[in-house]
Amino acid sequence: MYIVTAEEMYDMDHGAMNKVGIDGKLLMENAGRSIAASLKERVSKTYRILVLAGGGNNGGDGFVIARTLLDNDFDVTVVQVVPDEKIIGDALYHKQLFVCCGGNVTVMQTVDEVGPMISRVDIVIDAIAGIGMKGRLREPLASVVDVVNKKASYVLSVDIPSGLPANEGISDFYAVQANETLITGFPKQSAFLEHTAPYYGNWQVVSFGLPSVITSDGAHRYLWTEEQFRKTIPERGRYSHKGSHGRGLAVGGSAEMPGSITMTVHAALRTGAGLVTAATAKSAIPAVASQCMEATYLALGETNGRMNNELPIPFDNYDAIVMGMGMGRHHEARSHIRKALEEASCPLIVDADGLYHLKSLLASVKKRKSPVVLTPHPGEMAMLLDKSVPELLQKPFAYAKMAAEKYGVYIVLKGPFTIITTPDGQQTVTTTGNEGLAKGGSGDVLSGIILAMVLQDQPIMEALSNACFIHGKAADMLIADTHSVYDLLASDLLHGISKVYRTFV
Ligand SMILES: NC(=O)C1=CN([C@@H]2O[C@H](COP(=O)(O)OP(=O)(O)OC[C@H]3O[C@@H](n4cnc5c(N)ncnc54)[C@H](O)[C@@H]3O)[C@@H](O)[C@H]2O)[C@@H](O)CC1
Ligand SMILES: Nc1ncnc2c1ncn2[C@@H]1O[C@H](COP(=O)(O)OP(=O)(O)O)[C@@H](O)[C@H]1O
Ligand SMILES: [K+]
Repeated sequence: MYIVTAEEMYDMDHGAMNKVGIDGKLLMENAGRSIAASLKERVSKTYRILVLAGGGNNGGDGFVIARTLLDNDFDVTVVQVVPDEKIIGDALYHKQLFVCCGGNVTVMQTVDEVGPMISRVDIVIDAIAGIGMKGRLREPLASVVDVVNKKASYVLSVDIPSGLPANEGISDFYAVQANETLITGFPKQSAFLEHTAPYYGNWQVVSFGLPSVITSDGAHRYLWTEEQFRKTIPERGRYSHKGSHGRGLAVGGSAEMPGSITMTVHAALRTGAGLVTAATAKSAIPAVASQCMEATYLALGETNGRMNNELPIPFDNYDAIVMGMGMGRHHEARSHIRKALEEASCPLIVDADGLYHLKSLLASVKKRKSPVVLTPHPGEMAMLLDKSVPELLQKPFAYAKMAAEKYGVYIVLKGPFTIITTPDGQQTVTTTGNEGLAKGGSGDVLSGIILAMVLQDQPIMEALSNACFIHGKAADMLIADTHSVYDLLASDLLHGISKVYRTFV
């Protein structure tokens, strides 16, 4: 499923109308009917429903919803929040159908009269504005939204909460806070941004009958769903052996921080890697080995418990490498990253402290022939790009795409919505995971899962998307079952991985 900007959604709408020849009135009918059908299934006819209809096609959807509900004996009225001359085209057509079917439309004269109407009903359907919004909502609509936010007991937004931008990069808005949003067509970018996503409430996508021959030229962004995970997860052959599932190397950890690499290695093994070696400061090995018996070890020279560069790492012995977790920010550690970039001919995943070192090595990254995967959280991504975190989070899709294309790398930009970008700018988003993951060590587990997935036989983009799906889903299943968002530990995720496999594969 695509994730779109407003412009990309309009392009597809126009394609359906101009290339296929579907009338806009029909698309509006489909959109409204899909939403009404969803309501009919779960809303009691004793509920009072008020549709707030604005002047664009979003308002038009509102008239279709009202007519369909009225026809099904629901108690529904419409308040038109713009003057009559603003209702034009397809929306006017559907308004007339509603009126001819016995529907009642009140044209709002002053904002004051809307408050008592909202207080009287059980559900407000917000069809005030859709993706055609330009700039901050003007008066009197901003005040109508204010009344909705203060008085409505339950708000269902049509396509997008009114006033909210569809695209990333916009921070000046005033919007409806919806309880739920039924998105028509495809989810918009703002459903995946930390500063706009909460306005949607729970959301679902409903169809407005866009034919599948209509594809997007611009939206190279996709939601990575359970269905995709099930379809793409590599099968484990009955006659496979440990070598079939890859030989992985994890470089990191220190005597002071043995936990990070332990979790990475353990997670890689639990996810399905054939063989995993941990390369770490010599004195850290007993601590790591006591927690993970299945791994093998490569003792690195050390100074005060932190790896130095006395002993080289045989990077060419592995099928994929992950580096950085707990390795430290001292210059000897940096030289391992530099060497790996030069010598490793397999996929190289760089995380945590490794990203810090990588910043000064970005020129060599571009020269590498084998894939490089960076797994920054927003703080690390902002550091790599010399931006502030708020700046980055305003436009994470654009910044990730720009950096992935510029340096020729895969980027896993982690967060509640993890955005995965390929060197040619394709993006997927995973939405699994919860705030139980907001704890030290969650990223180390993800690195291990990524290592294991990259070792399996599948395109890197799928490997990364599946890894992020598993990581978040493991947390979700633990929270649903045995844990809470407070007590979940990164090491608990290792059991969560088993739950994910047993449920979905
Ligand atoms: N092809 C179609 O006809 C379809 C349309 N759909 C619906 O149509 C919507 C898009 O329709 P439109 O392009 O008409 O956009 P809107 O429904 O968002 O309408 C824009 C209206 O808001 C006004 N406006 C813009 N910026 C404003 C501001 N800052 N303050 C106050 N008023 C402002 C404009 O003058 C215009 O009247 C989608 O969100 C969706 O709900 C979908 O149902 C799918 C099919
Ligand atoms: N609130 C949240 N909701 C969903 N996922 C989260 C949340 N907070 C963190 N995560 C996930 O947890 C991981 C944290 O990674 P990172 O910040 O590198 O942790 P650390 O370096 O402490 O191990 C990422 O995969 C991120 O997507
Ligand atoms: K809306």
